[in-house]
Amino acid sequence: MSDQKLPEKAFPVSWDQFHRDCRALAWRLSGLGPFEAIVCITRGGLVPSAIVARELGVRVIDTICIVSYGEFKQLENLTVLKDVADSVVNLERKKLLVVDDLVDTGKTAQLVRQKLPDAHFATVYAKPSGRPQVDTFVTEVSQDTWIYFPWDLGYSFQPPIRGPI
Ligand SMILES: O=P(O)(O)OC[C@H]1O[C@H](OP(=O)(O)OP(=O)(O)O)[C@H](O)[C@@H]1O
Ligand SMILES: Nc1nc2[nH]cnc2c(=O)[nH]1
Ligand SMILES: [Mg+2]
Repeated sequence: MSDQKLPEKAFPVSWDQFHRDCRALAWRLSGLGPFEAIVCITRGGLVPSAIVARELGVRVIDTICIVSYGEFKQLENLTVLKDVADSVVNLERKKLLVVDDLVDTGKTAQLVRQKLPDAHFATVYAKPSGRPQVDTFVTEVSQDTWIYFPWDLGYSFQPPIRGPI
């Protein structure tokens, strides 16, 4: 998404669908490992990392804590609140897996790639601008779409498509 435009379309994802999509990601990654450790990009990467780690039997999980968005808009500068541990950076040659929920512009992924150039980068969803930054993903979503994750959603009344009841 660009800084100026608000997303036009919505792609809401349920817990069931997200679990299925994360499992699909794990299936795709299962032939590419074994991976020694996962680096999870918080916070969006936390749930997919947990599911992928369970499926692939990875026990070493570190985080890189990055803030890049506020209220649907990318912030001027990405802020790294916590970096990858040196012990994990030193595993780099032994196949590191970086996991996030999505790539949008690709700026977050680019920053992590600079730190871990040899790691395999995986996301559940990818928008076209960020896609070149990702090695493995499950579903492509158009650039003008905002993805709503299950932890962002709740049940509410939906008016009928053709107008008021
Ligand atoms: O490809 P980009 O345009 O850089 O955007 C992708 C990043 O944006 C979101 O994180 P966000 O900073 O919103 O924080 P969160 O993970 O804590 O929700 C998402 O989880 C990715 O990490
Ligand atoms: N939840 C959510 N966060 C994002 N960060 C960048 N793009 C998106 C998106 O489409 N959905
Ligand atoms: Mg994130």
